[in-house]
This record gives sequence, C-alpha cells and structure tokens, in this order.
Amino acid sequence: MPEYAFLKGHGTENDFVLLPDHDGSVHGDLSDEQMAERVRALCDRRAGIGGDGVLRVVRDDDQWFMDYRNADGSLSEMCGNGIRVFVRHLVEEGLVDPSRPVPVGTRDGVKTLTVEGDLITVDLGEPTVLGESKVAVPGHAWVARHVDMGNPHAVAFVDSLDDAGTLLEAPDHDEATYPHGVNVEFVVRRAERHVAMRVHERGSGETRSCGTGAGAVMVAAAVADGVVGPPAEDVAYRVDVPGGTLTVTWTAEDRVLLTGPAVVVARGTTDL
Ligand SMILES: N[C@@H](CCC[C@H](N)C(=O)O)C(=O)O
Repeated sequence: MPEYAFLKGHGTENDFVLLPDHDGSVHGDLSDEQMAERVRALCDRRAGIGGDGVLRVVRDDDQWFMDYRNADGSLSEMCGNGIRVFVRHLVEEGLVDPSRPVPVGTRDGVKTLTVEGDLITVDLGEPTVLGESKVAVPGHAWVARHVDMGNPHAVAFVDSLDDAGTLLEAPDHDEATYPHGVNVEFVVRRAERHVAMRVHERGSGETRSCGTGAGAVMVAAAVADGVVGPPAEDVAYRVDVPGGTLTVTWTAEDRVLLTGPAVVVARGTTDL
C-alpha cells in the first residue's frame, strides 16, 4: 500500500487529520466513495489515527482550499475549528505570511483568517437567524433556534448540560427543517455574555468543540438577549466548550468572528 503524509491537529480539542495534497496528486484520483472510506479509516479512534474530521489541504489555482469531511466521510460546507487548524499548518510550513490576512476557500466560499500568536480568528461570515423547531434526546425535548452559519445548526437552551444525556445517538430533529441533517448545540448561561455548550455534530457525533456551532450559539444567545442583528456595535461572548474556550464576536458589519487556539500535534506517514 502506498504511504502518504498526514498531520494531526486540534482547535479546543475538535481534532482533525490533515492530508497535504496541494496539487491533488495524492488523493485527488479517488472516487467520492473511496475518499469517504479513507476518511472513515483515518478518523477511527481505535484502528486509525482518530479525528472528528479530515482536512485535505489543496492548492486551487492560486488559493488554498480546505476540502473538509466529517468522520463518517460525509461532506460539510464549513468547519470553523478545522479551518483555524488548517491555517496553523500553513503558517508552520511557511506556506503563508501570518502577518497578513489569509484567505482560504471552502464549500461555503472564501473565509479570511488572521493569526495573533497562539490565537487564530476566522471570519465565519454573516449568520442567518431562522425559525424554531423541536430537538429531543431520550427523556428531554426543547425548542431550538435554527441558525445557519454556512452549515446548519439547532441551538437549544437547556437547564443543565447533563440533560443532553450521552449523545451517543443523533438528537431527534425536524427533518423538513434540516433535510441534510443538523449540528445540535445544547447551551447554558454562565454569566453575562458567557455561555457553555455541548454539541452533537452531524457526521461526527459528540465532539469536544465546534467552531461554527459556537458561532451559532453566540448569535442565538445574543438574539435571546435582545440583540437585533446586526448589532449596533460589536458584541463579544465567551463560549466554553468541553475542550476549552472560544470567543465569538458579532460585528456591526454583521460578521461572526471566531477566535481560539489551534495547534498541530503530530506528523507522520500512513497507508490507511
Ligand atoms: N467541527 C466543525 C463543524 C464540522 C462540520 C459539521 N459537523 C457539519 O456537518 O456541518 C466546526 O468547528 O465548525
């Protein structure tokens, strides 16, 4: 079996396998199903490297492109923590200048990132605040706010994060509202402009953090706090996740900025 390079990284413990494939010559010839199978093998936490998803690092014309897949091999439009880890990798390899904004293509369009020491910020773009529907886990049901951050989110305010239970299965949700599945966030208030969340991610299960999820949670919390978007002036919330802390700012220009740490922790080769 031919070997290929990989890296492993995480942003607040939302962890990813990175696959450098700048000109598409390493993985680009695989069919969609073959690539999905490779992603499942890499993300397997016992027989593989382990990860919540895979970031294929592609150079598309003169721009970097994040080809993201969830651990089950499915595609998503965006990954807020993944793209910050992606840029950490580009910086460490000397492939981009960290003193300038870094544009990265995604299936949700081009995102711009900025690097400040340990912290990397991604401009997630304009949030879309939609209606409410029900989400449920065994023994509990809530009304959840639909927030689109390029990918779909259902945000439920709960009395206790324990009420979400084991999250071994995807929470029940309204399939008409979310025909392509949904990421479900469970949120509690900690203080003014400070919340904590757990998440069940579409295609990955419960994860220790979700960047677009933190963005959706912040926007839902701000709306519940009376902010009529876009806010008159920038408003920032602290969002605690099981794997650390993120800061989310909703700007007066109607952009959602996600800031937090992002690290690469391993490099190697594999034939998975
Ligand atoms: N962990 C990610 C989101 C990854 C995609 C998500 N599971 C989906 O299918 O939309 C993040 O940090 O945003």
